[in-house]
Parts: sequence; structure tokens; C-alpha cells
Amino acid sequence: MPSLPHEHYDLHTYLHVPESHVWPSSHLHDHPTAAGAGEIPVVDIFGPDAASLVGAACRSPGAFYATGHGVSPRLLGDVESLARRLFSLPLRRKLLVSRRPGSVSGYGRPPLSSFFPKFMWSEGFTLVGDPLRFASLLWPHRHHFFCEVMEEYMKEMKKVGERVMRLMLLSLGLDEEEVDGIGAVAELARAAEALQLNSYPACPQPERAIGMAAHTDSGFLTVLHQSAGAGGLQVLREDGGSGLCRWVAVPPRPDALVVNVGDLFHLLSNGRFKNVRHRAVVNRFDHRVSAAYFIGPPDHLKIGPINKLVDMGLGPIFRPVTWPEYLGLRTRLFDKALDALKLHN
Ligand SMILES: C=C1C[C@]23C[C@@]1(O)CC[C@H]2[C@@]12CCC[C@@](C)(C(=O)O1)[C@H]2[C@@H]3C(=O)O
Ligand SMILES: O=C(O)CCC(=O)C(=O)O
Ligand SMILES: [Fe+2]
Repeated sequence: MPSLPHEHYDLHTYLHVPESHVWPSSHLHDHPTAAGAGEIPVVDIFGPDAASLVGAACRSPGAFYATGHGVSPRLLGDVESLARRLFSLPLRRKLLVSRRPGSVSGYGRPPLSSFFPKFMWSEGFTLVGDPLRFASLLWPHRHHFFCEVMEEYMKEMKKVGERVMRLMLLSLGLDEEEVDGIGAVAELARAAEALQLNSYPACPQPERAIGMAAHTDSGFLTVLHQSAGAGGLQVLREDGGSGLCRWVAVPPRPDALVVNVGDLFHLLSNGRFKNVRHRAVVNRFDHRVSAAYFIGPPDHLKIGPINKLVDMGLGPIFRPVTWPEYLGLRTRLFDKALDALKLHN
């Protein structure tokens, strides 16, 4: 296999998984078919009892299928086909928009990959802010469609995120006034957001590779669209009471987006909502793509446990932090970052 610049691999060309992408079985434990399916709650986010159903799902497992979201299938299809088009561009073109050191956006490996000795079976592109500066380099003569679709998609995702966030806060016992008052939802209009497009080519030996290593997302919440087909998303679920965990498959549903609780909502809820650990496995036949939309607080806003949720006896579990500070902590500590904010052990 010819070597490519910057250790980039064309994953569509391999008949065997190269050593660089073979993961030790300790990381892949019970991978991938052992995962049960159909165990993630489904919630109509404008339906009856939406707040209490969302609340229950966010306590455990920390993820749910959101239906009734109102995002058009046309828009979801456009995002998916543009993601496929982007990743199928020649490598030299994609490298024009590669993620620069210290920058959050661009083409290349996501930050979590630096914590693992092996490469993941995926390509990623992170979009923060105006899509034009990337699109004009990727498609010098035909970038308008990409920009229009991504902008429309981010707007729609923000609406879904805002709705879900409101339901989450209401379910925690805050009333409408408090929800607007604490700033979280009101501030969402100026929230920080990022869109991560992921591409998982079919893999000749899926049991030896991983598409996206196990992690929690750092923001408030993530809204994920995944292409129809084999699926690959799995969430870690505690088996009722036993303390044992197992991976549960979250296959694509045509009517649903997947919502994941992130670290900062775990912190905001003083530990009530579960920042769910998840990963993406790959499969032999299907080239899967996903679009993960991350919502977090605006950069300047320190997020700490909501006063009303702080137990009088226990006090707050975490100290306040901004999203950029927290991303900095994650860069050093990865999945131990939240522990570093704990006020008592
Ligand atoms: C806003 C962000 C969330 C993210 C880090 C980032 O700055 C941009 C990429 C995002 C992503 C996507 C893949 C998984 C993840 C853990 C990673 O390494 O990069 C998330 C990050 C996150 O949630 O912290
Ligand atoms: O592709 C998926 O199903 C998961 C993606 C993901 O976890 C992420 O982008 O943070
Ligand atoms: Fe994630």
C-alpha cells in the first residue's frame, strides 16, 4: 500500500485491516455483535409526557431516540449525501482544510484519537462557524449548496437541541420561569455549537477495528443523525442494579435522531443525568456516515450545578467551568476530566 502524507489512509482500499488499525481485544471486549438492540427509549419530543420521558432516559441510559423532531427527511438526506461527497474527495483536496494544531475545526482525526495507540476506522470533519471558508477550498466552483445545507442543518439542530434541553430542565423540577431565568436555554441562542461529520467505510475485518473509540461527549448534549443501513452506534448501559455494564446497539430508525447527554449536562444536573459512554463499531458491507451536532454553553459562560439541584447536605459535586476550559482539561485528561472538577471524592 503506498504511504500517504500525514499518515492518512484510504480505508476503502484494504483487503485486511493494517496493523496501524488493529485494536487490542481489551478495547474491543464484547465487540461488536454481542450488543443487544432495541433498548434505548423512544421519546416524541412534542408528545404527551415528553419532559418526564426525557428525564427518565437522561438518568439512564443517558441517550434516547427523539421522534417528532420536525427535521425534514430531505434535509437529513442532503447532509448525508454531502458528507459522502466530502469524504470521497481526493485526499489532497481534503488536506486543504485539515484541522490545524490548536484548532477545533477541519478535516482529520478528532481530538480523542490522540489517547489511543491505534487509528480508528473512520474519517472526520468538524465544522464550527461559517462553512464558507472550508467549502470554497473543497469545492472552489460549487460551494453554495454545501453552505446552504450545513447552515440550515445547524439551525434545525439548534431548535431540536433547545427543545430537548428545555424538557431536560423541566424534568429536573425547574419551572418555565426558572428554565428561562438560569440562562441555559435563553443563552442557547448564543450557544456554542459544532457539527462533526463522520465516515466509517466498510471494513474487511470489523471485529479487529473500531470506528470511534468509547468516549463521552463534552458538551450539554449531542444530536446525532446516522445513515440508514447496518448502524454502528453503541451505548454503555448499566444492567439494573448489578453494577455490570454492557454495550447496547442503537440502530438507525428512519423517524428518529439520537440524543446523548454530555459531560457538561451531567455537571449542570449535579450528577443526575448520565453522560453516556458510547462508541461506533464498523461492519463488513456498509459505508456508514453520521452527523453529530454538539451543543454547549457559550464560551464565556461558567457552568456549575444548578442551585436548585444542589442537595443541602451534600452541596455541589462539581466546581464551575467554561466549555473551552473543559475542552482544555479533556485534552490533558480525556475521560478523567470530570473527576478533576469534583469537589469531594
Ligand atoms: C466541540 C467539540 C466536541 C468534540 C471536540 C470539539 O471541539 C470538536 C470535535 C468533537 C469530537 C467529535 C468526536 C468525539 C469527540 C470526543 C472528539 O474527540 O471530537 C468530540 C469532542 C467532545 O465532545 O469533546
Ligand atoms: O457515528 C456515531 O454513531 C458516533 C459519533 C460520535 O460519537 C461523535 O461524533 O461524537
Ligand atoms: Fe460522541
